Amino acid sequence: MAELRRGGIVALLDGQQMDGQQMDGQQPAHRHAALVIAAEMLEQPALATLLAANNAGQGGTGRGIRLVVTAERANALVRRGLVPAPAAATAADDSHRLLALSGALAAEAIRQIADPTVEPVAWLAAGIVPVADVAPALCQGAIELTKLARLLPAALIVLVPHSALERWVDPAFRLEAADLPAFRRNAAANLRRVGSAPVPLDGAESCEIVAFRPSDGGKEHLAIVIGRPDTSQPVLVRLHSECYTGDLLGSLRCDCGPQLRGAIAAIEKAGSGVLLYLAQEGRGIGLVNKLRAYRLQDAGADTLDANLQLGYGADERLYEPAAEMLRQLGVGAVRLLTNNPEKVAGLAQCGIAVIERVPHVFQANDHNERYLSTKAIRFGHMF
Ligand SMILES: Nc1nc2c(ncn2[C@@H]2O[C@H](COP(=O)(O)OP(=O)(O)OP(=O)(O)O)[C@@H](O)[C@H]2O)c(=O)[nH]1
Ligand SMILES: [Zn+2]
Repeated sequence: MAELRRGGIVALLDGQQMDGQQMDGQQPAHRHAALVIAAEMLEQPALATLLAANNAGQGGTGRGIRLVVTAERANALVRRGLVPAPAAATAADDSHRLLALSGALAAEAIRQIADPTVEPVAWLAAGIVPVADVAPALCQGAIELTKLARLLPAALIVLVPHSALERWVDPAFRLEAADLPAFRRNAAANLRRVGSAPVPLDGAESCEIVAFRPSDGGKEHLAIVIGRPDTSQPVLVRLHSECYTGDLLGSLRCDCGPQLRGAIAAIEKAGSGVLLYLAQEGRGIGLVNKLRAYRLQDAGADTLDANLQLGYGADERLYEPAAEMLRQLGVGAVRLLTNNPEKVAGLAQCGIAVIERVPHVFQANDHNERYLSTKAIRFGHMF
């Protein structure tokens, strides 16, 4: 992930397929792997490297550079006339679309194609053609990688023979596409308790903060344990997804600040409980994408559609980290402070008994009224 976030190349291998065909009877040396760069991080030198890797004279396939984007993003580009509509046959998989890029496009132009918050310049239209000549597993894998890195879901792909891989990619940055779903699940489930300390809070002086680190090296989740919860009984618990803008800065665009402080006050009043402060900023899309989503909301989309326009799901949060933290704290049954039915279902699915839902509603303001009504109407929040 760090390599993608710094604009480097990673290689995706597809054990099942070769050039979109079964590899039966083919020599492994003839199989192709995808060199992948996150479109958002593309700079001119990395683009030059991809062009060189593609060059048949240097052992490449000579097929050209591909950009894989989500279907949502591709449709928006088609609507704007920047990309011709794909023939039905090119949509090999409904979740993504593959575009062939002219070698003349500059890195900046390619970054613009990936980003729904910038107005692409007209000349982008030249040299982008829908195609379907990379195995769907590699395309989906490339999109999944960019999402795991919390970048815009768009990636450049160049196919190279396996025999040429070592020339372009460090062995540490090679992955099997088929391993990605398990990677995401395992990173969520494998948490190590890495540090803890008493931290008296204003309004909850008996408090200990316990940090849990995911196995993919991602950002730590925190358990804020108030009082001494009796784990033989259902514990009052709040799952709070990190919100830098609301929690720290007091942003009025959401209800996170009052919900955070309100949860600490409610748990203190009840005598004990746990607040999980989850590193799932922006419903799991990350802070930068949340800022982009705000911009799309200012242009008319609601909070759900803005995520879709970015190419993310409406809510990308997994509940396995929360369930695992509770298990490691000895908590098996909870009274959950939330208005979100997904949180109740998600936690229960991960093996924690949700004995009761405790409403967690705060006063709306002029800036978050629309956000809250979208939560009620489209996400089913119970206010
Ligand atoms: N993508 C996106 N995320 C947002 C937006 N506004 C707030 N968020 C994030 O949404 C999350 C809100 O999390 P919570 O308050 O824990 O959850 P909830 O789904 O509102 O459910 P409750 O338990 O009822 O509060 C935080 O991570 C915020 O950063 C937005 O417009 N777009
Ligand atoms: Zn917020």
